[in-house]
Amino acid sequence: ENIAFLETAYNHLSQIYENYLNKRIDYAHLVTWKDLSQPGNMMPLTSTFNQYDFIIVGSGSAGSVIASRLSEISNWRILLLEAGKGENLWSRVPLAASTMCFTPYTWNYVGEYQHNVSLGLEQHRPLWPRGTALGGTSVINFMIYTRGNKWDFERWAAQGNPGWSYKDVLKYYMKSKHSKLTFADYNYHGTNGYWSTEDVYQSELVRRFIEAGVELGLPRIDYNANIESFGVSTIQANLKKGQRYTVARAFLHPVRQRPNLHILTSAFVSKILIDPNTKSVYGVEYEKGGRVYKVKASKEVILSAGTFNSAQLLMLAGIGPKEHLQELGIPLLQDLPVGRNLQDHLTFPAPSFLIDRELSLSTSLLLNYTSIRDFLLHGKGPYTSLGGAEGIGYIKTELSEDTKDVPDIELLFIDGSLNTDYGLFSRRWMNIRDDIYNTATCNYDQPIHMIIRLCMATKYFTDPEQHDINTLVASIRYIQRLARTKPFQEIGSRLNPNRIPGCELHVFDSDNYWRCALRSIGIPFHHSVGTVKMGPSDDPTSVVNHELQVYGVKGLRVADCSVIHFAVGAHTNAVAVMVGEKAADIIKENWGKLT
Ligand SMILES: Cc1cc2nc3c(=O)[nH]c(=O)nc-3n(C[C@H](O)[C@H](O)[C@H](O)COP(=O)(O)OP(=O)(O)OC[C@H]3O[C@@H](n4cnc5c(N)ncnc54)[C@H](O)[C@@H]3O)c2cc1C
Repeated sequence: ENIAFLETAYNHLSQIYENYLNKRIDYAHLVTWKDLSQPGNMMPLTSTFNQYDFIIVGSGSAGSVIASRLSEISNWRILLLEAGKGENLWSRVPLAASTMCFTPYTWNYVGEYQHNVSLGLEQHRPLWPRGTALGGTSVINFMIYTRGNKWDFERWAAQGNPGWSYKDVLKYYMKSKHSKLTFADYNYHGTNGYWSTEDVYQSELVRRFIEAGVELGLPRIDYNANIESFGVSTIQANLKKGQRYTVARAFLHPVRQRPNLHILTSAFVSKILIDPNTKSVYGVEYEKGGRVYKVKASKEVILSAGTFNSAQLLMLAGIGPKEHLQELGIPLLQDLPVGRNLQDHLTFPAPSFLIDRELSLSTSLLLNYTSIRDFLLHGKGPYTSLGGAEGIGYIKTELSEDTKDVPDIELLFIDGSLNTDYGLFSRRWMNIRDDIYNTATCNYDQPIHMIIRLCMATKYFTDPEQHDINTLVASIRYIQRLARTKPFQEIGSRLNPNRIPGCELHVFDSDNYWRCALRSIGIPFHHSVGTVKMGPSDDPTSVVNHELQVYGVKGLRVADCSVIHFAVGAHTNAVAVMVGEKAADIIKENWGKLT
C-alpha cells in the first residue's frame, strides 16, 4: 500500500502542480485517485442480515467510533450505513485540506442569505460543506485537534446533562487518543487509543507567532491540557506519519474484519422505520445501487448523520416541530424542536499582514523535490501543514463578561494568505466574490495571515448590543498588537493596506471599517452543532436526553455534533469523537454489557 501510495501520490502531485503553475484547475483530477481505503468487510448485499442488533446511520466522526466500539461485543450484530464512499489518497495530504470541499466527498450545502453577514460572498451565501465519505467530515476537514475549555463541559453538565462534566468527558478524550506530541502534558493525552495526534509542520513564522504571544504575556501552552486557558501553541493535529488520519482509518480499518460488523458505503438512508402505534423504531430503509432495501434493528437505531442530516432524517420520520412538518405534509409522530438550535462559530479571513522576507508557504517551497520527498518518504515538511494552519492562540478580550477563565476568541495563525494558492481553493471554499478577492488580497506575494475565530455562539451580527461584532473588532486590535511585536517587526510585518470593496466609506483601519469588513467576509467556520439539542425533559428546547435517546420515541438515539447544545470553544471533530466514545459506553451500559 505504501509503494502504491508513493507512486500515485508522486504522479498526481506532479499533475496537480502543473495545473497549479498554469493557474488552471482540474477538479476531476482530485477525485480519480485509486481508492485504497475501501473497508475490508464490504459485504455483498445478499449476505447482509435481515436483522441487526444495532444499525448506525452515518460513518462520520461519531458514527465510526460507535460502530467500532459496539462491535467489540462479539454477539452483537452491527450494521454501519454510509451514504459516501471510501477515502482516496488525495485526502491523505494535509496541505490539500482546502481542496477537499471541491470533491464528491461533500454534501455541498449552502447557507441562506442573511442581510447582515457574508455580504461579500457570491450571492451573499456561505458554503456549508459537510463530509460524505467513510469517515464523514473528518475526510474533508483541517485535522486541527481541539477539545474545548473545561468550563464548556461544566456548563454542559450543569444544564441538566449528568455525565457530561469535564471529568466525565476527559476520560473519553484520553481513551481515543494515541498521542505523539513534542509539547504536551501527558497527564491529559492518551497513548494507547486508535486515533493518532501529531505535531504539524512548523515554519519559522509559527515560531515567531509563539514568540510574539509570549512577548504580549501569553504563555506557550498545551491547549488541550486545560490547565491554562489562555496562551499560544503550535497545532496538535490528527495525522499519522504526516498523513491525514481520519476516524475511518483510525477506528474502522483496524476492526473491519470483525464478522459481526458490516459496513456498507454508498448506502443512503432515506427513512427511519417506526411503528406509529408504539412509537418504537424497528429499522431503516436505504438506497444502494438504485435499489431500496429495508433492514431491521432488534435493539436500536443510532443516528450519526451529522448536524444537518440527523435533523433531516428525524423530520422525515415525523419527529420535529409540528407546524413545520404540517407545512411539508409530513405526518407528525413526535412534536420536538428539531433543527431549531443551529449554532456555529464565525471566522474572518483577515486581517492579513505583509512581510519583507520570503518565509511563508510558497510555490518555490512546495514545488521542490525535497519537500515532496520529505512528505512521501518521511511524513514531514510543508505538505504536512494543515492547509497552512500552524499556530493557535486563546485570548479573552476586555469585552468578555465571563466570570470564568474562558477564552472568547481563538486565534489561528495561517502561514500564507488567500492568494498563496492563486485563489484556486481557499477563497473559493470561503465563496469570496472575485472583486473582493482581486482588490483586497490577491496582488501581494508575501502576505501572512492571522485568522480570528469567535469562540462563542455568535448571533451572526444580529445582536442589538453588537457584542459579537465588537468582540471581533477587539480581537483584530489584539492581532495588530501581535504583528507589532519584535518577532514580527524583525521581518517587516505591516497591515495589508488594500481595502475591502464596499467598505471604502469608512476610514481604513477604523473600528467601523472592520465592522464593515466583518459583515462582508465573516463566514461560518463549519463547526455546526445543536439541531438535536441534548437537555432535560423539562427544557422545551431539548430533543434528546443526556443518554442521547430521542424524547417520546423508543429505540432511537442520536449521537453526533447535532446533540451538542451550544457552540463549545473547540473545533468539533474531537468533540464528535468524544460523543461517539461516550455514546458507545452509554449503550453498552444500558444493555448490560459495560465491563
Ligand atoms: C471544511 C471543514 C473543515 C473543518 N476543520 C476542522 C478541524 O480542523 N478540526 C475540527 O476539530 N473540526 C473541523 N471541522 C468540523 C468537524 O470535522 C465536524 O464537526 C465533525 O467531523 C462532525 O462529525 P459528525 O459525526 O457530527 O458528522 P459527520 O462527520 O459529518 O458524519 C456524518 C456522516 O453521516 C453520513 N450521512 C448523512 N446522511 C446520511 C444518510 N441519509 N444515509 C447514510 N449516511 C448519511 C455522511 O455522509 C457522513 O459521513 C471542519 C469541518 C469542515 C466542513
